[in-house]
This record gives sequence, structure tokens and C-alpha cells, in this order.
Amino acid sequence: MATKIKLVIVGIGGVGGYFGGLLSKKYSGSTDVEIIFVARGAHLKHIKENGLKVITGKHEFITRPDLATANFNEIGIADYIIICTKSYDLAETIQQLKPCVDKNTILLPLLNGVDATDRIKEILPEATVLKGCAFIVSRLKAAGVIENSGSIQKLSFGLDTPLTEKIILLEHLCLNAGIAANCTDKIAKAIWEKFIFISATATATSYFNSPIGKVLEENNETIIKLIDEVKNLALAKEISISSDISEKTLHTMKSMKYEVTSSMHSDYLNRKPETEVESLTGYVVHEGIKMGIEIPTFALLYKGLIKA
Ligand SMILES: NC(=O)C1=CN([C@@H]2O[C@H](COP(=O)(O)OP(=O)(O)OC[C@H]3O[C@@H](n4cnc5c(N)ncnc54)[C@H](OP(=O)(O)O)[C@@H]3O)[C@@H](O)[C@H]2O)C=CC1
Ligand SMILES: CC(C)(CO)C(=O)C(=O)O
Repeated sequence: MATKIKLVIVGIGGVGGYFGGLLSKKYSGSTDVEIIFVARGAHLKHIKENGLKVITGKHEFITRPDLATANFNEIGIADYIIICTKSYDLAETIQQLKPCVDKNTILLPLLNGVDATDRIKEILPEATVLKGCAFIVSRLKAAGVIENSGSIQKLSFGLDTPLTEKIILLEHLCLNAGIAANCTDKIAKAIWEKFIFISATATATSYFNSPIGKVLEENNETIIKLIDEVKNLALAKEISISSDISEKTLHTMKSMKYEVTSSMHSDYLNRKPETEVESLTGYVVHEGIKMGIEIPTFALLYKGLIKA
């Protein structure tokens, strides 16, 4: 590893802005870790001119990374790249990242869904690509401003094989920056348990065009069916999930503030040209059909969502 660790965060939105913001606050300007943000448009201009503001409840801070850029050729070979784009931007972003990756680079996708790692490996077969997921409710509020509104801000990442020292070092870097990070050699469980929660939540909030509290009030049965269907898919794939995952997932949903919604629903509300419906809803439908799992509720809501 080069003497100065190069840590790149790509996609400085709700997730990348919060975790990247903490990493930048801790390490930018230091002698041991260089922090690089990859952003674009008015958001990048604002970060370059004024820094990135991160708001959590009554607290806020402004941080300036060592480099903020839209130009991947300016970065050089990175030690770590944390990818925080939406799934529909992933393929193009990974192509752009090629000049920053060699066989020693570790990539950590924090996208919701269970297929990002395989999609990255198809484009970069030589790189070490971890699996990861974020537990946070955070949004890009305005150019240069990230606001996280939930009570949980944590990360899980790792592999399903033994971890190297360099992977464990990433956990230390996060922990030292005040990020509640957990690195494990049994990551499939965490990824799939998050997926059971988010695929049901994103699908239902988007389909019913309602925040989580209202969906639970008015469409509780649909939520229970969605959770069961994606849970059965996980079991068919022989993922070792908790035996009480349905109850745990419902409990997590009920513990969220009434007005919270999924970032996929936010994309529908903001009339974004694309959403994560393929990775969060379509994935369950297509894999369910492939594996002979009954997924009638996902299939019905997916049909409605792709027409929307
Ligand atoms: N927000 C949340 O609370 C949570 C989100 N997630 C998941 O995390 C992932 C990220 O979500 P979120 O942070 O909400 O997304 P955002 O849309 O807030 O942020 C993504 C950012 O990435 C930028 N981006 C995309 N491609 C590139 C590129 N090639 N170069 C530079 N910038 C790029 C986008 O820019 P532009 O706007 O210009 O397109 C945008 O600013 C998603 O998979 C989501 O489902 C997981 C847990 C919680
Ligand atoms: C937890 C939740 C619903 C918070 O925003 C999320 O993961 C998402 O929006 O994708």
C-alpha cells in the first residue's frame, strides 16, 4: 500500500455524503489518509467552493475533502473506493472507475440490493469487491448539503470468505472517523436481511405512493406478504437468515418515523428519469420465477411500478 492511503467516495448523495463526510472530517488534510469525493454538477461546484455540509438533528459540520472532482483520471490508483451511487448509475460509474483500480484496490458498494458486487466483478474481474450495506435515512437536501434524519447510521461490510488485513483496516478507518462500521466474514446474512427489509419497503412505499407509516396503517397485509415472498427467495438461495426475520423486519418498519420513505420512493416523487425498481423489486420477481418461488405480490406491484 502507498504510504498515504487513498480513499475515494463516489456518489456524494444521502449515503456517500454522510459516511464520506465523516471520513473527510477525520482525515482530510492528514498525513496518512487522502480523501477524494467524486461528485458532479452543481453539487460538485458547491462542495469545491464551500465544502460539504452534513446535518444530523441539531448538529452539523462542514468538511472539505482533499480533492473533489468529476474527473476519474485526476484520481490515480485508489486503495479503497466506496461506491454510493444509485443502482441505475452503477455500470457507467464502474467503467469510469477503471483508471483508479488495480489488483490491490478494494471496492465497497453500499447500494441497496444484493447484486451490486456481482455486477462490479463482471466489469472489474481482478479487483477485490466487498459486499456492504448502509443503515441510515439520509438525503441530499440541496447542492452541498446532506441531511440525515433517522436515529441509526451504521455500515456492515465484508465477504463470505476470510478477511485480509487491508479489509480490516477499512473498518478501523471508519471506526476512527466515528462511523459505526461492522466488518464480517459472513456478510450474506446482513446483506439479505437488509434486502428483505428494503425490497418490501421500497416496493410498497413506491407502489402506494405513501410513507412507511401510512403503508403499515393501510396495507399491512401486503407488507407481510412481500416480506414472506422475499424471505422465501433468500431461503431458496440457502442464505442463512434469522429464523424470526419476518417479525424483526416488521418491527424495524414499525420503529421508523411515520413520515419516512424509501430512497426509491423519493426518486419516484422527484420524477427522476430512472429508479431502483429493477434491483429492489424486479430482482425478486425475476429470481423468484427462475427459482420456482411463489412471488404473486411482488409480481403484481412490479407490474404497477414499471407502468408508472
Ligand atoms: N438515502 C438513504 O437513506 C439510503 C440509501 N441507500 C442506498 O444507497 C444508494 C445511494 O442512495 P442515495 O445516497 O440515497 O442516492 P443519491 O441519489 O442521494 O446519491 C447518489 C449520488 O451519486 C451521484 N452519482 C451517480 N453516478 C455518479 C458518477 N458517475 N460520478 C459522480 N457522481 C455520481 C449522483 O449524482 P446526480 O444527482 O448528478 O445523478 C448523486 O449525487 C442507493 O442504492 C440507495 O438505495 C441505502 C440506505 C439508505
Ligand atoms: C432505510 C431506508 C428506507 C432509509 O432511507 C433506505 O434504506 C432507503 O431509503 O433506501
